[in-house]
Amino acid sequence: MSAVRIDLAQCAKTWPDGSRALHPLDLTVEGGEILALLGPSGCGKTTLLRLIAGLERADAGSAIRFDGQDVSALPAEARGVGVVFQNYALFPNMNVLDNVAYGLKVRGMPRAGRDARAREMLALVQLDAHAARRIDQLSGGQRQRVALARALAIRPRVLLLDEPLTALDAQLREHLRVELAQMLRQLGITTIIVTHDQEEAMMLGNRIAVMSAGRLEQIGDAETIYHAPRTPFVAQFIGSLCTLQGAAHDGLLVAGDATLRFRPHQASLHAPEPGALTGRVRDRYFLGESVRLEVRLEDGQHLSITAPHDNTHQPGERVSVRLAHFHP
Ligand SMILES: Nc1ncnc2c1ncn2[C@@H]1O[C@H](COP(=O)(O)OP(=O)(O)OP(=O)(O)O)[C@@H](O)[C@H]1O
Repeated sequence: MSAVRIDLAQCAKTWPDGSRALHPLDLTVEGGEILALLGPSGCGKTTLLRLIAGLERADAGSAIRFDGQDVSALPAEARGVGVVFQNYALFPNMNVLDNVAYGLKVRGMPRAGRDARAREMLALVQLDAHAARRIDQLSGGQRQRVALARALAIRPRVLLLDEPLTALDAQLREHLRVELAQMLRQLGITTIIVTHDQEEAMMLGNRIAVMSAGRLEQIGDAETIYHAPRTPFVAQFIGSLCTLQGAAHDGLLVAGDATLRFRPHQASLHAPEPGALTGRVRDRYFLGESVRLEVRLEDGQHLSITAPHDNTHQPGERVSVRLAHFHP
């Protein structure tokens, strides 16, 4: 069975109190694609996922299609969607195997078949040795993998993951992120993964959809979104953005009244050059792989840049600034 393509057309959600979680949006997720939905808290990511899952009803006039078929009227169970939420939602009174087999039981699969399938899924997430354990005997990362195995057991046409790694501590999250990225690519199931973590979105998604206040701001691969943000919101949300009043002459920062926007690593410090807007290094923070330098310019503006780890500028030094590849 080939992977399902998802089309949303004028998909919107208004709450009973009249507030809008989603303004009408169009979005296509290609068959087998992994799309990361990224945006700040409250921007409507979870709502969009719940509409696709069938856990929430979209406004009249919205269309949600799987391979061209409108599924808007189908209940969640009939959509063939595997869902993993942030808080796992596992059944604490069942063991690991029964948790994973649950969806198959509900669908009427006989015991032998569903246990075999559940074991296969547990092997995939490397938890086959824990099949008989209770959920409360598992670590957070293991529970997360059980939740994923359970979602995959039903052979979903579409996989929806809502902040699947958020509840985990930083180190485990990083580790599982790499594992999850590899697993999702292997599976080839059309997947939408909600996250507010840009690095997670960049690692997991083939494309990233950036949302803000119920609207889709931009959709594209990580490099396009980083290098060619279409709106100031996207530029600020993905990576860091510096803003200065000035002008750039052959890359040299001089006095002026244009607004210059650039990434912290696109600026570099040099010995003062004739005509340049100069400043002084105020602080230097060694961060291991990079050095962060805080600069106060002679006109009172402040600049924070990132330099390679072997940078040697020191506080008190007078400098001029060069900008490379910045967005004018
Ligand atoms: N059942 C509901 N009734 C009314 N408003 C709701 C309901 N559920 C969510 N909202 C509101 O809809 C907006 C979008 O919420 P949503 O959960 O989709 O955001 P999110 O981007 O997933 O945020 P987070 O990252 O914090 O989970 C928010 O303003 C939220 O308060």
